[in-house]
Amino acid sequence: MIPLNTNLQYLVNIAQKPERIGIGLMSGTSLDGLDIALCRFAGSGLQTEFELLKFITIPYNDHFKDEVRQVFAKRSADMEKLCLLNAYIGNFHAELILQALDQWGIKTIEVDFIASHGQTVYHAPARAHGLVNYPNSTLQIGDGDHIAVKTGILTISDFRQKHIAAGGEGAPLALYGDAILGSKKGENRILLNMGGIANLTWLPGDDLSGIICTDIGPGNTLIDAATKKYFNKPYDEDARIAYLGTINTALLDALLDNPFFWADLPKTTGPELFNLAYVEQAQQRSDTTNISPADLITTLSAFTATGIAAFINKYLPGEDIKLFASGGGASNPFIIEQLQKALPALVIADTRALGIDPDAKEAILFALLGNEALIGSPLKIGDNPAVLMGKFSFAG
Ligand SMILES: Nc1ncnc2c1ncn2[C@@H]1O[C@H](COP(=O)(O)OP(=O)(O)OP(=O)(O)O)[C@@H](O)[C@H]1O
Ligand SMILES: CC(=O)N[C@H]1[C@@H]2OC[C@@H](O2)[C@@H](O)[C@@H]1O[C@H](C)C(=O)O
Repeated sequence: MIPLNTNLQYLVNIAQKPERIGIGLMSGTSLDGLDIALCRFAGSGLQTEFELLKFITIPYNDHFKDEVRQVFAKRSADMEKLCLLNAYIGNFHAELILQALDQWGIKTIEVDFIASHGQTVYHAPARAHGLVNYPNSTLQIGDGDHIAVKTGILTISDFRQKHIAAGGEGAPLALYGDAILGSKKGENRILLNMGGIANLTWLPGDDLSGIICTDIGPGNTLIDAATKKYFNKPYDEDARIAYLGTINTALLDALLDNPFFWADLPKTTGPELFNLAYVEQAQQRSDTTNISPADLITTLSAFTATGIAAFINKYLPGEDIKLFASGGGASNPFIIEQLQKALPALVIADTRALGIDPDAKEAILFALLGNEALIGSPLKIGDNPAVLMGKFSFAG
């Protein structure tokens, strides 16, 4: 028999281990920092046993954010910048991983794999680009080969392309992690993640084949953009500004008036649609260009909560449902209060109640998808693409 080369042998070895240690990386649409989750896995699929060993978010500095913003969600950008950033982000994420491991006192040899989301720079589902003959498309950069070579750790990356190839929009991938780690027989659950964009997974307690996982609309992206523009702060910490203003209902109605909100499920979106130009157009249509910056932040915060509540009232009405929030928006008390007000029958908690750190949830998801890529089988849940995702980059 022809011997396996060292890379294939490495894959066989880690696949045969009773447990694997993996790092999940998420760099989301908020561009706040790199989430790094060190996880232990045994088994795969619905039988996965999981433990979060360490978690850290390493904030991005302003220089890095400005660099990424030159291409982020832009219809036209400098191709050289895009090309440079692909390699630069891979290298930079590798440096941050090494820094985190050093801080935790863990050697690279102890880590079996890294699962890296990369940085989304453009998301273009067919429904949004509307071009005949072009498929759903999405682009994440920060190449896995750079991470693998610099850290010396097998890296799995670029998870979203396979989802698209198999008929999806490339997102939300939360479905797989939520079904595996967040579902419970006999309990109707909504797992709501509010990052830059809000997305939700419906996990019916009787039969998981009824699962729904979809983006809903903006999470924090508009609040962040307006807070930066009018208050020169990266975000509205603890909703301090939102509590100063009042909700402008004319503007709120205009913000909610977009075909995305009545498009078929599942649907995905991003800052390509929900950006400051979207807000300005809604202000013009509703004759509210003169409202105070505080009223604007309050209304944008209410927009996030109202969009989510309207979705739940339309698709998931019912009494016996628990909602578990995660992502940075779970730390925004104004949004949580507005949600509870609009959904009085719902029990709202955050994912800590499920043993999942709300800030770490998406990084854990990618670690879990990495574990699936190594030892799982394609998971058929509802109508969603049953595929193993991720591309392998070897250190040598
Ligand atoms: N204490 C807080 N008060 C208000 N908002 C907060 C707080 N902490 C975090 N946030 C919000 O959460 C955002 C970061 O959320 P998160 O890290 O979940 O987003 P992301 O992963 O980048 O986005 P996505 O999931 O859409 O890719 C911040 O930009 C901020 O708007
Ligand atoms: C294209 C892209 O990066 N989408 C993100 C984004 O951030 C939240 C929402 O929009 C979600 O659809 C997705 O991320 C999560 C991790 C997902 O795929 O489940």
